[in-house]
Amino acid sequence: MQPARIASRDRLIVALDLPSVAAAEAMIDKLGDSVTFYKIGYQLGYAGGLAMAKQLAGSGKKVFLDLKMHDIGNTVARGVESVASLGATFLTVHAYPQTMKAAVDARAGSGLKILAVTVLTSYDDNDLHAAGYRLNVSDLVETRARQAQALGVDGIVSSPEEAAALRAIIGDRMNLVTPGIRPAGAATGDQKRIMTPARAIAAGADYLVVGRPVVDASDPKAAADAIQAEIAEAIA
Ligand SMILES: O=C(O)c1cc(=O)[nH]c(=O)n1[C@@H]1O[C@H](COP(=O)(O)O)[C@@H](O)[C@H]1O
Repeated sequence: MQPARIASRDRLIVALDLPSVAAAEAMIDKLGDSVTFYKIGYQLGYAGGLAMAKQLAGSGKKVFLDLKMHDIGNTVARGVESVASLGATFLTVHAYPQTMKAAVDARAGSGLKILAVTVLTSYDDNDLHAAGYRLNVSDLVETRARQAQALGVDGIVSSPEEAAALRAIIGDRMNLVTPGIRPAGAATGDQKRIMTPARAIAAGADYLVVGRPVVDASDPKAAADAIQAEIAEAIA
């Protein structure tokens, strides 16, 4: 069972992986009160989504800026300072020690929380080895989670497959955010490490990030409502 500190409705983060601000606004209208938390990533962010993030946060929705920063420390720090004025709740960086340290130092004093992306949910062991790593996914995820914790990062992004092991490492004070969510029967797409919403919550996830199963659904509001119901039942 999850700690009661996060409202059930706020645990679903819908990824606005859409081509324009107009398409994103239409989706937000359609979803209405069913969704309180939105993620803006590359596709929308590079198409006007950063200005929209500020507006969305101003309208009372929570915003997750998924910019997955990774650069030299000075560049990351200056980027984080710029993002800190947008009113977002979360910002992602890749879980490299220099990058995490720069981001954590630069967000100090703002309300922005830094999430470290451990190993992308589209990767399995073979993909990691092909990228030059000797570690398996679970070992690299755990190593990076320990480094993130030691550096004062606010939360971890990982697959729900690692959630239970991560919870044992990071305790209750760091946020555990899991993409790679697929309701039963949903198309997997390019995701390799997946779980259903109910299983992810049971494994210890705080927040579930869901894109295509909602935004590509014929009825996005019904899809979001079904996931919200699954989350509510899993935490009850
Ligand atoms: O940082 C992320 O949000 C992220 C990390 C990760 O390891 N895997 C992952 O899928 N994501 C994001 O989560 C969303 C998942 O989208 P769907 O696969 O369509 O549900 C996308 O916007 C991804 O960019």
